[in-house]
Formats: sequence, structure tokens, C-alpha cells
Amino acid sequence: MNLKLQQYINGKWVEANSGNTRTIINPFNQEVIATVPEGDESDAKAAIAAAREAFDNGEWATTPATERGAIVRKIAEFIERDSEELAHLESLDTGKTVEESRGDMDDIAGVFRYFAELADKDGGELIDSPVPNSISKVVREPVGVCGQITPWNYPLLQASWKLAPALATGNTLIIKPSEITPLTHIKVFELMEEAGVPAGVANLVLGAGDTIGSELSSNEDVDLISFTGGIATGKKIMQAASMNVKKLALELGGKNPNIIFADADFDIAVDQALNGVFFHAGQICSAGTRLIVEESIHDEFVNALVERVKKFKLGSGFNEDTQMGPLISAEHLEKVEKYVEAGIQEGATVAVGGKRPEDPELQKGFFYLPTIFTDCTTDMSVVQEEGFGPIITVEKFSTEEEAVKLSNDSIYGLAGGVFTNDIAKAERCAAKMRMGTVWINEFNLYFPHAPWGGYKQSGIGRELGKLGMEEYTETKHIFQNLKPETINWF
Ligand SMILES: NC(=O)c1ccc[n+]([C@@H]2O[C@H](COP(=O)([O-])OP(=O)(O)OC[C@H]3O[C@@H](n4cnc5c(N)ncnc54)[C@H](O)[C@@H]3O)[C@@H](O)[C@H]2O)c1
Ligand SMILES: C[N+](C)(C)CC=O
Repeated sequence: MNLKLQQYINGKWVEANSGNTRTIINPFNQEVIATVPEGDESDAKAAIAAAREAFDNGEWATTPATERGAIVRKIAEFIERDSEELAHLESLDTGKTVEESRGDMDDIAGVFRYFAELADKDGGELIDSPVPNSISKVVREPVGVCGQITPWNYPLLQASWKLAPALATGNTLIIKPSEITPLTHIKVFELMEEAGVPAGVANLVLGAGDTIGSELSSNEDVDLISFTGGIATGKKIMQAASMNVKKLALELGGKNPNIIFADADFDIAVDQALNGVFFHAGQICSAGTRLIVEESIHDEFVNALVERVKKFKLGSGFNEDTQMGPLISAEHLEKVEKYVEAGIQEGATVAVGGKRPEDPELQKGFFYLPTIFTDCTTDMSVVQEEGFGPIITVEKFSTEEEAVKLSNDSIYGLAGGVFTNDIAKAERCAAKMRMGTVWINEFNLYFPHAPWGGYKQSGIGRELGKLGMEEYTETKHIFQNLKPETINWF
């Protein structure tokens, strides 16, 4: 592997202070693919000190926004140049098909380009001051030192949503990838160095969440923490961030409803319901795992799904005909198995799947069969909890009001979908669905121009779009009296 396999702190490639390492495993066959440093709190502190110094010396924050944008644009160009290598690394690390990883790399380059273009587009705003002889203006400034923590399911994609706006707005940062999927983060730091990101501005620390992650969340020299991952971790981070009242951005989980009305285009709805869940073996925050289907078409719809699911080709992400790769780890596979067992015990019916595959070629990988549960009710744990695997639950409804009510019966509010040919009905549902994204006759589409984030316990704040840029800024009002006079009150 032609990668540095080190941390990047203050412009230098370094081992962990402790000398400890971690082996990275291919989830398709459990082979060791790399050995990387296992940093700890001391590495995180060194990276925070470097980012603090780089922010406080003011050079990056006062670099003209056009120049910062040009560097971010170069990163996009280098990602496009090296996209095949990056896609290969992402698939090795995560097990997802290389075709999916190629799509991710296109998206990632697009994210860097989008924020590069936005970098010099906000010159502040003049306020119509109510005070005579004065100037009142509002400017946006970088927040300061940003801690960024990413998950294993879309490693570099989730990182790009944080790195690009933070750099474009003049912040300094320390990023920590999931300890099990660090490879594309390392590669993108090589590209950022090549693009001219100055020493100390962007730092990469590798290792566990309860050491490095909690240091980033609690350290008083970090001004903002941006986290993507599970709710339980998000709550811990929120608590730790209160130490110095950090700015906080949380992108958490989802249990995303997909409402299928009888008047929808049947074949499109079936196809999109499958696409909405089974990419990356269902390990997607916005997977439409909670199907809510109108009673009159329920049986026909389920049969169509089952017939398609039976034909899925599972295998190595590097085989061209593979449609679904493995789950990320042995631990996660066990979690998914327990989730399915709970569903069966609660009375849901397995229409297809519900176990590990028997194919001898898949036994070394962490595979689970695509699974559809019918006879589901809203009180079941499989309907309420995020399974983060290739699992769909199907519920029935008979009225529009019931469909919307079911879709909102959740602690989550990340995303949801509606399939119908009645546009007015679709708009009525979208208006009432309590989620950060609602798709109509579409599922799981995202692009850099539109904000992404959750209602309810799916998160705080937004990534992508102009709001995703604003997350990395503080707003300052500057008032100038052009004709100061004594007041003589005291
Ligand atoms: N909303 C979104 O856009 C979005 C996108 C991708 C994934 N997710 C969510 O991510 C979850 C899956 O990812 P995961 O299993 O990697 O999540 P996770 O919460 O277990 O881990 C995410 C990151 O947090 C770190 N971490 C763990 N404990 C920590 C602690 N105490 N303090 C600080 N950091 C800590 C981990 O090392 C990892 O880097 C799912 O719930 C999924 O829905 C959400
Ligand atoms: C936000 N998304 C869909 C890219 C990844 C969620 O896991």
C-alpha cells in the first residue's frame, strides 16, 4: 500500500506517542490490510495545541478567502485525479462495492468544489442602522479550532462535509476518523498537504473514541465539535462539550420512514424502496428501512420486494457483479443478528433473509442476508430502533393521516420519503413529516447545495449547503459611530 500510514500533526507525519498500533481488517475476508498508529489523549493534545497555535497566529484566518478557496479547489482536483486509488481504499476498509465508492469519490470532489466556490462569496452585510451618522455591519468569522469526529460507514464522505467548509472559512481543525476505517482520511491528508494547506491548520489523529474523541470533545482549546455517528456517542459528546460551552454540530442516526401510496408508480416505488436501503448493506444513516405501505397494495408490494431481494448477489466489493458487500465487523454482525432475533420474538414475520448466508465463499466475511420483516407494528423494537443493517420493516396504513402519524412516531427525524402520483397529497405529507429531508418519488439523494441534518434526536445543526458553511462561522456585529459626542449622563 502506497500510503504513509501515520498521523499528521503540525505538518508532520508521526507515529503515536505511545508507539501503539492497530491493525485494520478487510470485512470481506478478515485479512489485515494495514497497520496504523493508535494515538491517545497525548496525540490529541499535541494536535489541538498545533491547531490552536495555527489559529491564534492568524495567518490562515486572514489568508484572503479567494486563496483559501483555491486551495480547497485544488484538493477537489487531486481527489478527482486519485479517485480510483481512493475508491479502492474505501472499499478495502468498509467492504462496500467499489462502484459505490467511486460514486462517493465523485460526491466528495463535488463537496470540496462547492465549498471552494462559496469561500469568497460572503463579504458581510451592511445594516440599515437606526442611529444617525453610524455604520453598522455584520461579518462572519471563523469559529477557531474545530474538533471533527467521523463514523465508519461513509468515512471520507462524512469527513468532506466537515473538512471543506472548515478550511474554506479559515478555521483550523483536528479530525479523528473511526478507528476501523482510517485509510481514506490518511490519503486525503496527503492530498491536502500537496494542495498547500499550511502546517498546523489541519491535523489527523488516529485511534479510539473514548480516548481521542473524548479529548477533542472536552478540551477547552477546542471551540467547536462536529460529530457524525450514533445517538449514544452524540449524547456523551454533548455532555463533554459543555465543559467550555463549545459550539456543537451533531449528525446522528435515523430510522427513516418511506410511505408508499397505492397510486404511486408501482415499479418505480419498488425499485426505489430497495435502493433506499440496501446500498452498503443498509449501513446508511438515511436508509429507508421503515416501509409504510398502503393496505390495498401491501401484499403485492411485499411480494415484488421479496422476489427482487432473493436475487441479490452478495460478495466481494471488488467483483463487478456484487450488489451487496459485508457488514463492517464481527461485532456489528452480532448486533444485527440480535436486532433480528428481537423482531422475531416481538411477532414480526421474516418474509426473506433473517440469517447469515450459507454460501461457503462468504463465510470469512461479515455477511448478513437482506431481510424483510412483515406484520410489523409501531411498538416493535425493529420499527423504532436503528438496525444499521440490510433490514426492512413493513407496516400497513389505510389513510393519509395514519401514514403521516406512523412516519412521525419515532425519536428520530433524519429523513423520509413519500411515493405517490398525487402531488398535492405528497406536498401535504412532506409538510407534516418531522424530518430534515423529505424526498418525494425519490429516496436517499443528497448533494452539496442542499442542507443535511436531523430533527429530533437525529441531530443538531446542518451540514452541506450555505448552512453547512455557516456552522463554521461566528457572526459579529461591528458598529461605528462616525460622529461621536459626549452623552453626559453620569
Ligand atoms: N446523520 C448523518 O448524516 C450520519 C451519517 C453517517 C452515519 N451516521 C450514524 O453513525 C452511526 C454509525 O457510525 P458509528 O458506529 O461509527 O458511530 P459511533 O457513534 O460508534 O462512532 C462514531 C465516531 O465516534 C467516535 N467515538 C466513540 N465514542 C466516543 C466518545 N466517547 N467520544 C467521542 N467520540 C467517540 C468513534 O471512534 C467514531 O469515530 C449510525 O447511528 C449512523 O446513523 C449518521
Ligand atoms: C449521509 N449519507 C447518506 C451520506 C450517509 C449516511 O450514513
